[in-house]
Amino acid sequence: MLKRFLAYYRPHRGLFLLDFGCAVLSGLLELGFPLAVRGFIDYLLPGQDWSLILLASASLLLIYLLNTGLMTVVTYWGHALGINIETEMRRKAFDHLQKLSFRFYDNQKTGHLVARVTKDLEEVGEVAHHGPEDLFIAVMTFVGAFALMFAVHPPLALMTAAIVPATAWLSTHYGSRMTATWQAIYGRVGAFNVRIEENVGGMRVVQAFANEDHERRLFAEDNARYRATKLDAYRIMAASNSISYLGMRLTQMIVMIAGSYFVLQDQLSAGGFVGFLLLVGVFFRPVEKISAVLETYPKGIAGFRRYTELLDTEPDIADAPGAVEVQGLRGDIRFEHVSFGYGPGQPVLRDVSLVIGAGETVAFVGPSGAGKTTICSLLPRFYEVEAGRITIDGTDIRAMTLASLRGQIGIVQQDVFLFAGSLRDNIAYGRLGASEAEIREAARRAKLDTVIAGLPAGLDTLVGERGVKLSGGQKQRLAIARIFLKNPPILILDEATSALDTETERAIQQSLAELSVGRTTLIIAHRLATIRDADRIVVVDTTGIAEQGRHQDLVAAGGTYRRLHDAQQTMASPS
Ligand SMILES: Nc1ncnc2c1ncn2[C@@H]1O[C@H](COP(=O)(O)OP(=O)(O)OP(=O)(O)O)[C@@H](O)[C@H]1O
Repeated sequence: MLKRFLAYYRPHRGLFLLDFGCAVLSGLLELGFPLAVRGFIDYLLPGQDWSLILLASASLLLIYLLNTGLMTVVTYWGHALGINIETEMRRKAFDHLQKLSFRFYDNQKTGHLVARVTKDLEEVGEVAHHGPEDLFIAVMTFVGAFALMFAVHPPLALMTAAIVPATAWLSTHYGSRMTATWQAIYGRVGAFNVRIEENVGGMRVVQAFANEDHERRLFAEDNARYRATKLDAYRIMAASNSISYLGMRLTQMIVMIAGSYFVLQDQLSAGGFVGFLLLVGVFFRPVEKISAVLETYPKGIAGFRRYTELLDTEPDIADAPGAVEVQGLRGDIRFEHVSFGYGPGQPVLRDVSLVIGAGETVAFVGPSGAGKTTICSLLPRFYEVEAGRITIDGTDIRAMTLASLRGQIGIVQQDVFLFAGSLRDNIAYGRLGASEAEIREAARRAKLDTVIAGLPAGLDTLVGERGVKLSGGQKQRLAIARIFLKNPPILILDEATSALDTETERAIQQSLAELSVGRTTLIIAHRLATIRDADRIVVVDTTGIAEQGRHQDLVAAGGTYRRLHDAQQTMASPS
């Protein structure tokens, strides 16, 4: 862990050395101050030479000014070092999130992940700045102050150092408890984020069910748990602060009494005594720091641990060595003895084989949960087949780079996800860098142009979070425009129109039909009326592919499709 953490300093060596050097110099100047006071009292005062006294004061002022400069550098550049490391870690974490597969996200809560990339790393950044510097300076001050105290008066120095074992105990005893507590606090913050995100994201559902009180209760429980864990942390902090304060003051009292005795015995000068007392203050500074360290370090360690956990999660779907970039595929798709399940012992597809010719439109129908969506999710490698293989134009999709494979497939889903930008941004997501003319042409082909013309801000209209300001039909059109712009040879249309009213559905079906011209199209459909004209209908049930053929042939065959067909006919005309 430590080695991994230190590796982040490597690119910022210069900044680290500047910060560290200034901090060390500043620490040394602080150490020198008590000695200057001793000299002042013991040598300058008895001489009663004002010119020397003023000269010494001016030198001291210079030293203070120098120290002020050093402290400014440490505060600014030290924190700059911390934020540089934090930024780099955040970039890495975000990059890694882009590589993790659907399977990873299936088992994650967004709020927890957000906390890992935000709050956790903020704490790590703090430690990155204060960590090595504080630790080194603490040790340097501790040892340096002791050496100087020993030089001034050895017995008194040993008496003061008696506090060291107690300090060591304090830091190990409370340190580990604090790390565990901060880890727990992070968990609580993650739970918070999840709760707030789900609540705000699902506010329409919350209010529609008038479940605000239920939500309040759940939140209050999380809030109470967070409070209790934070109180645990404060209890530990209070105990360690008070014990270290008491220990320090008791030692100071002993030094006062013993020091006075040695002065009266003429074993210690007045200047030596004052200087010694000041050195005791310096000696205790690292001890005082323990409480700050106890707060900062465990937070940072816990945050770094969670960060490394994330980075150590291997992406289960990645480019194979030697994977090739594909372009301009024809779209000849073959599933060869494909088996797949989401979890061990829960097979969804068993030995499925299917050939889809380039340019063919194939509709998947079947009971809910049979695996229609799953079949289509395997094609862009959102999930990996467990056995068998899928080829496009004769090449195994695992031999293609993920980005180029996915670049060849366009997906229109029922639940269109839009980003909280403008219509233009969302259409352009289909092909980043597309020109204005290309975006407008895509909008026209998706019949979104009349909608845009009616909006005061036109293409610059903001769609709201997840596109809340658009109607279902408008969102579908936008999703279609995006795919027109992307222009892939393969299409997956997942229940694209089932949530729309009949008229809008018909209009969108038309756009989809236009979109699928010349492309291999896989349609996941529930409403059989919309896929009657498909080149082929594949009926999926729990046993795999039950039957396939054209609409009339399947109706005539009297199998599963016929049953589904008849059931929907009955629903459509209940009389
Ligand atoms: N991400 C997932 N993790 C675990 N199990 C899943 C996941 N997605 C789907 N399943 C399960 O896999 C099975 C097939 O689901 P799939 O979505 O492919 O069915 P479907 O035929 O498309 O159903 P529907 O018509 O209801 O959309 C179901 O039992 C479902 O519960």
